[in-house]
Amino acid sequence: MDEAFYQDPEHRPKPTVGEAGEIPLIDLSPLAAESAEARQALPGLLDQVEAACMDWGFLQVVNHGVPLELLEGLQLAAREFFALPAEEKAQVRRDAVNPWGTTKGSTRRTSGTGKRFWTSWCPARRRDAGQRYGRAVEELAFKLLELISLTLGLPAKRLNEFFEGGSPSTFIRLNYYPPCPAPHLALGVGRHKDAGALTVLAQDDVGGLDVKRRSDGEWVRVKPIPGSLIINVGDIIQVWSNDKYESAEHRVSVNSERERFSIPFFFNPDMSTMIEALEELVSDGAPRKYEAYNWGMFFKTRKDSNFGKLAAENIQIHHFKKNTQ
Ligand SMILES: O=C(O)CCC(=O)C(=O)O
Ligand SMILES: [Fe+2]
Repeated sequence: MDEAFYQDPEHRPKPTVGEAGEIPLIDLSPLAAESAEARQALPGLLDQVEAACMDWGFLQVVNHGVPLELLEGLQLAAREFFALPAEEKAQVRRDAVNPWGTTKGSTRRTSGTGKRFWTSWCPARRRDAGQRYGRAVEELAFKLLELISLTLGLPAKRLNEFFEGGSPSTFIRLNYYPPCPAPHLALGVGRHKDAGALTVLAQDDVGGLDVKRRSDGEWVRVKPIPGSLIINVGDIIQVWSNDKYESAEHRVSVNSERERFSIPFFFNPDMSTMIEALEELVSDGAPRKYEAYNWGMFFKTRKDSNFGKLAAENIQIHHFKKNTQ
């Protein structure tokens, strides 16, 4: 195995703390139900969402309303794509401007150190199974956005306006992690935070996603739960909420036995959006913690370097942090 995949010792995956179902598991059925009884479950649901966003920045949801057959259709398409011979995958190139464009199987690199990650990925195309799945997940993402808005003490649809406009930037990616001959030395994806608003992730039954626990900095493996989806808060919600909800650091470990597939849906605002703390949440006593920044500029800068990583040269929200102390 190419030594470029060997991570520096401090980044190598140490055994994670058990697979305990520690990431909060939230049942979203009260959102779908019409009955008064189910509606009464809503305040409890808001409390759960608020606690999960504060304690973890991660949650898992069940009864989320996304038809599983749509997810399975896209999972099948991903399997078929990554099973193609390398030459065929290389022929379909990603369009640098349009993340929904065509596809390309590529290997991620850490641009800072030249270390490589043990994965291939491609964006889902608009016209394939990705589109139907994408529409269903987008509906879920808006419901989650409304819940989050309510937990911030704001009207349910307060954040929706940021997702309207002529330059959408939401996209789906297909990730593939082949079995790795030296999983103790490599990583599928290095530690990072997602830059957008929310990520809705479908993982298969193999497992490998590790979340950094806030209380002690330990990496906790997210247990695969059939039919569930994983939600994580991205940097934009951190800024909108003025640090009430922090985006969580995560990474992907690999294994020597089984290939793994995952499908993140990155729910992002319109490119034209200026990102800053919501005015209802700031006051003289609680000033904005970040300078406003343009999402389209941030997104393009991140994509032109190498997405995802906490590498020094990559654009990060802390570059916009104000000196308030
Ligand atoms: O494969 C996973 O479980 C997560 C991948 C991820 O964090 C990402 O693509 O941003
Ligand atoms: Fe991520």
